[in-house]
Amino acid sequence: MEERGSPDGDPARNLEQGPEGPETPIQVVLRVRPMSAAELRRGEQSALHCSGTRTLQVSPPGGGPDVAFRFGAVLDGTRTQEDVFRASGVRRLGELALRGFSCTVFTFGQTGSGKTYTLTGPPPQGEGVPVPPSLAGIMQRTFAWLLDRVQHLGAPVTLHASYLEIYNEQVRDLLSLGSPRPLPVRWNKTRGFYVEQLRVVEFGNLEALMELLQMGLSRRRSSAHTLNQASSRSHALLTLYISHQTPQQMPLVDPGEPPAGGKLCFVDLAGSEKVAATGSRGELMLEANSINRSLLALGHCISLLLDPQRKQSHIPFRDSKLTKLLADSLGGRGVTLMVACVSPSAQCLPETLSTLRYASRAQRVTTRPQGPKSPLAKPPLCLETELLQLREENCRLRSQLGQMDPKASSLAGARVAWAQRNLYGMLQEFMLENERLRKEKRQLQSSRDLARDEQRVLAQQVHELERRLLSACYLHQPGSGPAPPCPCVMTPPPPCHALPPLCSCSCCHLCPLCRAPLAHWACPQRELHIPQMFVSKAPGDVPLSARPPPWAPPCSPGSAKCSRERSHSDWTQTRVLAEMLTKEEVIPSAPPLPAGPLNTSPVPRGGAAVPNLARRLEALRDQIGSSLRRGRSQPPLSEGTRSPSRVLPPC
Ligand SMILES: Nc1ncnc2c1ncn2[C@@H]1O[C@H](COP(=O)(O)OP(=O)(O)OP(=O)(O)O)[C@@H](O)[C@H]1O
Repeated sequence: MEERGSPDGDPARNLEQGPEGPETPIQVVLRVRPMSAAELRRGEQSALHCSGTRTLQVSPPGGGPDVAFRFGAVLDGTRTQEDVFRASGVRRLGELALRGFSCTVFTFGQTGSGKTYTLTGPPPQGEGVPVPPSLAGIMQRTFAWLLDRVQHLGAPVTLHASYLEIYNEQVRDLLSLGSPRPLPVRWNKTRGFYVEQLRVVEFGNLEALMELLQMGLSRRRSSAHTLNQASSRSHALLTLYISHQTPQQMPLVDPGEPPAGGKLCFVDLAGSEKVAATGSRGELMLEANSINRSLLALGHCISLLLDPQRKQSHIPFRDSKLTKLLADSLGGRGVTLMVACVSPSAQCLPETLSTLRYASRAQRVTTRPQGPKSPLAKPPLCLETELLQLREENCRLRSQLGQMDPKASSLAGARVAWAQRNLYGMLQEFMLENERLRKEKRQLQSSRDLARDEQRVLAQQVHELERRLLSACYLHQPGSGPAPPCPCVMTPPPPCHALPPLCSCSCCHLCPLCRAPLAHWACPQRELHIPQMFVSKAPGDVPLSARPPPWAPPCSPGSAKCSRERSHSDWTQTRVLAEMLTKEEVIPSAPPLPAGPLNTSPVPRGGAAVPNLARRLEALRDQIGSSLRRGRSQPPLSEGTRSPSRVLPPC
């Protein structure tokens, strides 16, 4: 059994792809009408058998292998109009049209196969005899569904309709106010092919739309021939335009131009026919030829659309009015559903096979559905959902606002008060902290001053001890005679402040010129009198004489005012100290040093100089004690013993 391919699944499953989604194949549904009374009378056999819901088997009457065709859905003669409406997936197309897509449903098949019946139901049986609702076709059912859907959207939707036929290759307006006259088919970039001056009628309810449909059906050309007593002689296109704008919001358009939005177009093609079979003559034959030509052009376009390379180039949509008006549905941005109709009779098998092949090709044609571009033409379902959400949120916020308003205001007041309190608190904190810092600064300053005083006293002690040490060393040097005369007595007085201060002569304590008290470090010869052991131990290996007194202001870098070049005012600052040095005993007045080894880190409060001086003082005391002891016993000094006498030059 041969099987021709077709896409699987629901015919509308790929339709909802969103704006500019992937390529979507044309969906094809096959309907097999029941045997007509005439066919049954003639005793014709059925050549078609439905196998499942999607496969049709064709059994040639003369024998031979069965041929199977697979479509999105296959509906046999037992299926009702409602079954066809539901199974075709046309409601999905309606949804897409509501969301702004351009959708097309068209029927295709040989004459008398049931195309018009499928779309619009049977013709009225007489003047004023209504068609039973159960026989209503896809169009009426879709209209009813759509109007109901629009009513429940809760958003303004404006509906328009146009209805035209292509008869003998002329476009005629079936809703025109006067007698139908031929209308030109134009093309522009935005609209593609369109019918100029086509009447587009707004309708507000189902009844109005049904009236438009009946009006068009009644004006559509039909004739009787052998195969169909009410054969349509034209292709008919009824288009619904769905806009989510009120008429006031709609931008002005050219007369006849439909409003922007979704589209749902129903195309009832005239049936192909073999003139020989229908026995058409005259006008009927002309009509048949025109119908066949346009269907041939349609089939040619579909065949070319199947070729991906040709699809990119030229498709001869201009070959007929029908292909022009279906161009967008077949190869463009539309969503398309094809309902292929066939007769089950074996007598119609050649045309049936032609239709089946035609439909098989069509379902391999793809389009690229494109959603609305304008934000105004937003899909209604999104709008509906969004509107509902916004309303709910609005209600919720309103109720919350109503409940929370007094609380919110009191909360805001509390926050402001808290913030203010907090600011004041922060200010108070800062003020208190500043006060604390000021107090601490004062304490630190007084501590610093105290440390400086201690430094000063310690330095005095050191120098006094150095002096006493030097004297003791000199006096108790073994074999030393009487003390040498004071240089200041022996030599003429050098310029002011040049006298050595370390001799026992009282004049050494006063400047012989200005009579200002002198300190021993004022003597430029001092290095000659001080044991080098002390000098060399000075911090930084700087000669003691070269170092300024600890309380002296630091010598600024680059300044020429070094310790040897001090001005008179510098020396006068030492008056108090010089006086102190004249006393016999200097009692340390510094507070006790921190416990621990002498080489421990100095405490930060007094600076680094205080412990250094204390260490030096301690060392000096030791030196003085040992020197005095040696002087009393006068033992000979052993080699290598560090003695001031070894390094102290004679005065
Ligand atoms: N499914 C069906 N059930 C019952 N009767 C049907 C069915 N389909 C078609 N018919 C009847 O078959 C006849 C032909 O149908 P219809 O006019 O719809 O064919 P058609 O394809 O439109 O033909 P044409 O192309 O010539 O217009 C009509 O009398 C119609 O009532």
